[in-house]
Formats: sequence, C-alpha cells, structure tokens
Amino acid sequence: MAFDGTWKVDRNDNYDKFMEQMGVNVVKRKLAEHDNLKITIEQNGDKFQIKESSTFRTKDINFTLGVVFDYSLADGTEVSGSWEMEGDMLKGKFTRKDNNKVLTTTRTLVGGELVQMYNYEGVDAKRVFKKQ
Ligand SMILES: CCCCCCCCCCCCCC(=O)O
Repeated sequence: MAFDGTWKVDRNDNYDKFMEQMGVNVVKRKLAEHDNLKITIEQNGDKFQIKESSTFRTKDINFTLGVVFDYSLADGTEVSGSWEMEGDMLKGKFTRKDNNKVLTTTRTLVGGELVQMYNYEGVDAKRVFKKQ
C-alpha cells in the first residue's frame, strides 16, 4: 500500500528543539539528529508491520489502526497510543507514561517523500524520509 517500502531519513526541521521540549539531554540530541533512522513499512489492510533501525537500535513494531499499543522511544521514554488513517494521512496520538503528556505525529506522502510531523507541548518538528 502507499506507505509500503523502506524509508531513510534525509533531513530534519526543528527536531533538536522538539527533543529538548521532550526533555532529551543535549548529548543524546546531538546523536539523535544524525541517527540514520530507517523505517520499513508493510501495510495489510488495517495492520502495519514496521521495522525500525537507527544508530541506537533495531526494533519491530506491529500495530492495528485504532488499537492502542505500547512503544518505547529511542531515548527510553515509554508511550502508549494508536495510529488512525484520515484520508491519505496517518495520525498518531501517544501519551507518555511518565507524565501523561501527549505527543502527536502524522505521516504523509509528499512528492514521493514520507513526511513525519511531530508535536509535543507546543513544539513542532518534521523529519523527511526518502524511499530506498
Ligand atoms: C525523543 C525522540 C522523540 C521521537 C518521537 C517519536 C514518535 C514516535 C511515535 C510512535 C511511533 C510508533 C511506531 C511507528 O509507527 O513507527
């Protein structure tokens, strides 16, 4: 389906400020800016299989649209939430387990690139991925 494939991060916008708002320390932020994040997405109906790999880790994630699942961010922060499909956009809403604050994120395809937007406590960021 449309999001299927392997996507490698190409550029970031305001990601450092976003991570700072998330409470990530400066050392981890500097590493995370250049994490070479690669995500492989396979969608079957409302089920998604994601393979995530970066300089920090490799991780397999399976989720169903509209069904809450647990996920740990690369810095160890635990969240719980779900993805929904709205038109051509994947919309995610995840709640941090440590403070109950909400992180929202979207994935869309724009001009052949996968654009992931993030928001946490008023700070937006964007990561743009190119298909491998
Ligand atoms: C401190 C680093 C913040 C990175 C924010 C990542 C937000 C990820 C939202 C949940 C992703 C679930 C798994 C997935 O679909 O790839």
